[in-house]
Amino acid sequence: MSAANGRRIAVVLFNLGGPDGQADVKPFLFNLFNDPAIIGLPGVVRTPLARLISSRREKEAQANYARMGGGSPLLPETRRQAEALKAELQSRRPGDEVGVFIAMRYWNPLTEQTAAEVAAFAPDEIVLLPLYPQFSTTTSQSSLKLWNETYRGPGVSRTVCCYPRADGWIEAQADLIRAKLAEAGDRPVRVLFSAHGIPETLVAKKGDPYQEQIEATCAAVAARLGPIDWSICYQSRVGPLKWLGPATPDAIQQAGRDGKGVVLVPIAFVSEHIETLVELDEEYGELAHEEGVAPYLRAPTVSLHPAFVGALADAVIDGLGRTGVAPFGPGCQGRWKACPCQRERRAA
Ligand SMILES: C=CC1=C(C)c2cc3[nH]c(cc4nc(cc5[nH]c(cc1n2)c(C)c5CCC(=O)O)C(CCC(=O)O)=C4C)c(C)c3C=C
Ligand SMILES: [Fe+2]
Ligand SMILES: [Fe+2]
Repeated sequence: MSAANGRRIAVVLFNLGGPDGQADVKPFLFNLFNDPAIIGLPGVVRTPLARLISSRREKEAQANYARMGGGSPLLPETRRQAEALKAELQSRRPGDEVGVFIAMRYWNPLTEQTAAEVAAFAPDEIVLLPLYPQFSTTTSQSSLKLWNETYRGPGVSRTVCCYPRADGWIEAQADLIRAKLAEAGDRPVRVLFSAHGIPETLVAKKGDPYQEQIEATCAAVAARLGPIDWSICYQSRVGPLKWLGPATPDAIQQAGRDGKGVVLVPIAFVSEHIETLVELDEEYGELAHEEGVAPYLRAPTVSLHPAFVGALADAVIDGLGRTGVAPFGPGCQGRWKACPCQRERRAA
C-alpha cells in the first residue's frame, strides 16, 4: 500500500522503557535482568538470577520511582519526542505519510505490540532509530536484535545505529550547557559529562563501542563550547562487576577537592527519567551539598530541543536516502563492527 503522492514511512523509536506504576517495577526489572545483553549467561542460569535480582531490588527501586509520582516519565517524554519528530518529518516530506512508533525494550509498549502496529500501518519503508546517541550492545543492539527477530510486516528497513557526533545533537547539548554556564556566572565550575555506565568487560572483551562514542560526543560538545574545564564520568552502577569509571559521585567529590562547582550533563540520555530526576538531581545533589560543591547545576536532557529533533529528522532522511540492503548500519544488527559508522571512525 502506498500513500497517494508518496511513500508510507514508519519510524520506530527505541528506548529502554520504564514502569508505569509501582506494581510494574518488579516485572520491568525482571525483563531487564533477563536480557542476555545485560546478563550474558545461559537462560537456565540467567532467568532464575533475574527473578532473584528483581525481587531483591524491587523495594528500593519502588521507593525511587515513588519519588517521581510512582512510575517512570520515560514513555510520556518519548511520546512527546515522537510527535515532534513526526511534525518535523511531515514538514520536510509533505508528500509522504509518516508514522512514528515507539518500541520499548523492557516495558510497554513492548516490541511485539509495536511490531504489530507497524505491520498494520503497512509501510513502504521503515527507519529503525534508537533513542541512544551512542551505540551499545546493552541498549541499541539489544533492541534492534529483538525487533529484527519480531517484525514480520512489509517495508524495506533501514537502521540508524548511532549518532554520537550528529550536528544537531551536539548543538542541543552545547546550547543547554551554555545556559548553565551563564547561570554559574564567574564562579569556577567543571562540566561533568555523566554517562550511564556499563561493565568494563563489555568494552574489553566484546569490543562494545559505547565508551569510545561517549568520548566522541563529549569531545565534540566541549569543542563547540570553547575553553572549559570538563571531564567524563559514569553513573548508575549495578551489580558486582567492575564498571567504566570514574564513577560520577567520585568525580563530584574530586571537583569539590579542586575547589570547583559542577555543571552536570547527562550525555547518554535524551529525555528525563529516574536516572536524571532521582539519581542526578536528588542523590548526587545531596552528595554535592555534603561535599560543599557549589554551584551544583544540572543541564536538562535534550528532550524537545529543536536542534535535537532536527538531528533525529536528519538521521531518518539520511537513512531513507541510503540504497540497497546495506543502509545505515545493518552491521549494527548484531554485526556492528562492519557498520559504516565504524568505518568512518577508523578513517577519522
Ligand atoms: C545509555 C543508556 C543506558 C545504558 C548503557 C544502560 C545500561 C544498563 N542499565 C542497567 C540496569 C538498569 N538500568 C535502569 C534504568 C535505566 N537505564 C537506562 C539507560 C541505559 N541503561 C534508562 C533510560 C533507565 C531509566 C528507565 C526508567 O524507568 O525511567 C534500571 C532501573 C532503575 C534502577 O533500578 O536503578 C536498571 C536496574 C544495566 C545492568 C546496564 C548495563 C549492563
Ligand atoms: Fe540502565
Ligand atoms: Fe553503526
